Amino acid sequence: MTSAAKLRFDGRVAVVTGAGAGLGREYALLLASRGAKVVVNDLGGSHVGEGASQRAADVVVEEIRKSGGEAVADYNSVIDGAKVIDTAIKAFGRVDILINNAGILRDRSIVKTSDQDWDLVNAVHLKGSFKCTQAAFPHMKAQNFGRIIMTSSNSGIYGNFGQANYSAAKMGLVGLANTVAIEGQKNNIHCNVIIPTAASRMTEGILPDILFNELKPSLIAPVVVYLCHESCEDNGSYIESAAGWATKVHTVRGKGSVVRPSLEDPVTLEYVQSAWSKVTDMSEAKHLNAIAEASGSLLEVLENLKSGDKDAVEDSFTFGNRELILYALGIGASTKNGNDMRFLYENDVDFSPIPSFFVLPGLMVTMSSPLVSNALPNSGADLSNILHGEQYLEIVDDLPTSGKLLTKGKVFDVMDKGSGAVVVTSCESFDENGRLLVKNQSAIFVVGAGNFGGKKVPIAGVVPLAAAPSRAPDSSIQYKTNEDQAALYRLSGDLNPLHIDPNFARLSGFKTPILHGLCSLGYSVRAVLSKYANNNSALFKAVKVRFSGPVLPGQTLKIDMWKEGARIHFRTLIVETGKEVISGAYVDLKDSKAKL
Ligand SMILES: CCCCCCC[C@@H](O)CC(=O)SCCNC(=O)CCNC(=O)[C@H](O)C(C)(C)COP(=O)(O)OP(=O)(O)OC[C@H]1O[C@@H](n2cnc3c(N)ncnc32)[C@H](O)[C@@H]1OP(=O)(O)O
Repeated sequence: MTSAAKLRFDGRVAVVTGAGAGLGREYALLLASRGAKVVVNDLGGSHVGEGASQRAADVVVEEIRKSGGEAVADYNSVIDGAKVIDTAIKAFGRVDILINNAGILRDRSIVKTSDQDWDLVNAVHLKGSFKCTQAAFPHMKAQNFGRIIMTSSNSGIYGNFGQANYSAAKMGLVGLANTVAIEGQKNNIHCNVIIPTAASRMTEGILPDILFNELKPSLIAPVVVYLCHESCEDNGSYIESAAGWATKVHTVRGKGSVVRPSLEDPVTLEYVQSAWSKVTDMSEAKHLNAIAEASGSLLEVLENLKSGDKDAVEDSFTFGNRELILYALGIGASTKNGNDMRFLYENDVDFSPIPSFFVLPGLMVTMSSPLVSNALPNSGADLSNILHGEQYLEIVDDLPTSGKLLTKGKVFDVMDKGSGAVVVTSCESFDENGRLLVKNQSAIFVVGAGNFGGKKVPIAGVVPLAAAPSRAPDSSIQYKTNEDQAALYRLSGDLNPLHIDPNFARLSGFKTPILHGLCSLGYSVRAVLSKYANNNSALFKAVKVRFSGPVLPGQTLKIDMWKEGARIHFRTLIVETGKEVISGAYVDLKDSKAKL
C-alpha cells in the first residue's frame, strides 16, 4: 500500500494549536516537511494551564526553519482564536488548515471539580476550538478550501474516572465537528475528529509504562496530516489512532421499539418495562449518516402506529447448522437412527431442517414482545400464567438450512373461555429477499384471565382442529423422552422457567417442571415424517395441534396416526398414564412428487 507520489502541502498554510510539544509539535513538523507554511501556536503554559512562555513555540519554529521549512510562532491563547488566525493571515496571507489541538487537564473527581477547573478545561478545549474555527472559517470559505481537525478523546467517548470536565469538553468537540462538517461541506471545508491515544505530558502517569512508551505522537501525526490533505475526502469522520494503528469510529443506533400500543395510547411505565429488552437490543444497530435519517425513521414509526396494526411487532431470527442440530437433539433425534443423520450432521448429503424448527421464529416474536399481555383488557399475561394451547405451522416456500428471517407478528383473535383467556397470535417469517417462508398461528391459554366479558368463539381464519377418524390408529410410534429433555430443548430459545425451575413450576400450579408444548409437537412431527415421508422434510406442508394436557420430562410419548390422503391425523398420549396430551392434530404432507 505505497503511493507513488508524495503527498505535498505546498502553498498551504496550517495553524496548529498547542504545537509546542507532543502531538501538536509532530503535526507542525510533518506539515512543514511536506511544504506547508505553519503557525506554531503555543501559549507555553503548564499542562494544567498555568503560566505562559514563548519558548515552547519558538523551539518548534526554530526546528522547522533549520530543516528548511517556513514557520512563525504564535503565543496567543486559543480562546483568542481571532488573534491566532490573524497571525497566519499577517505572516502568510491565508489559512488552509486548522488543527485544534491545544488542551489542558484539571483532573478531579466530580465532587471535587471546582467551577474554575470546569471552566478552564472547557474554555481551552471547547471554546478555544470554536473561536479558532470561527475565525478561520470565512477565509476558508472565500478560498473554497479548508481542512479542520477537532481533537477528541476516548475519555470523552467512554468516560474516565476523574475527568468529568475533560470528558465533557472532548465529547463537546465531537458535536462541534458534526455541525462544522455540515456547514463547511458546500465550500469544500472538511472537519474531522481525531481521537488520539498518545504519550504526552497529559497522559504521563495515567497510562501504564509499557503502553506509554509505544504511544509515540509521531505515529499518529501522519493520520491527522493525511486528514488535512486535499485528497482526503472524509468530512465529519471520527478517526481513532494510536501506536501506528487507526480506525474510523461510528455512533450507532439500535432498531428500537415502540413503547405504546397505538397512536391513541399513552406511554405507560409498564409498557416501557415490557418493551425494554427491545429498546436496549443493539443486535441490529446501524450508523445513521444525518439528522434527517434519524427524524425520517421516527416518521416511519408514527406511520406504522397510524396504519392501525397496533399490535404488530417484528423481530429477526438468525439460524444455521448449529441451531438446526440443537433443535433436532432437543426433540429426540438420534444418531442411533440412521435416518435421523440428515437432521444431525451438517455434512450429510440430505442435511435438512426438521420442519417444525420453524415454529421458533414465531415463538420468539411472541414471547419477546408484550403482544399477549397487551391483548387482554384487565389481567396481564406473564410467564407464570401462560400455557401453550394450540399451534399451527405452515411451510410456504423451500426451507433453507441457514439464514436470517424477519418475522412479523400480531394478535389475531382473543377469546374469553371462562377459566382462562385464549390469545391467538399470527406470525409470518420472511427471508432476507422478502420471500415468505413460513406462517405460524399460536393460541396462548392465559390461565385465570377469563371472565372479562369477551366472546367465546374464534373468528374466521383461526385454523381449526381436525378430529381423527373413529377407527383404530393405522400406526403408532413411541418415543421415550429424557429426564433432561426440557433442559436441552430450552436451548433452542424458549427459556420459560416453567420447564426447568421447580419453584417456578409450583408458582404456576404444577408439582414439577413440565415439558415445552413445542417439544412434544416436535416429537410428534418426527413420528409422522418418519412413518409417512421417509424423513423427507421437503414433503412437509403444515401441522396443527392442541396441547390438551401437560407432559413431564422422562415420560414416554405414543403418537397414534391415521392416514387420510395427504393428511395424517394424529394424537399423542403418555404411555405411563394413558392421558392424551395432543388432540385434534394433523400433519398435511405435500404431494409425494414434491421436489426433494
Ligand atoms: C408462539 C407462542 C407460544 C407461547 C408459548 C408459551 C410458553 C411456553 O413455554 C409454555 C408451554 O410450553 S406450556 C406447555 C404446553 N402446554 C400445556 O401443557 C397445556 C396443556 N393443556 C392444558 O393443561 C389444558 O388444556 C388447559 C389448562 C390449557 C385448559 O384446560 P381447562 O382450563 O380445563 O379448560 P377446559 O375446561 O378443557 O376448556 C375450556 C375452554 O378452553 C378451551 N381450551 C381448552 N384447552 C385449550 C387449549 N390447549 N388451547 C386453546 N383452547 C383450549 C376449550 O375448548 C374450552 O372452550 P369452549 O368452552 O369454547 O369449548
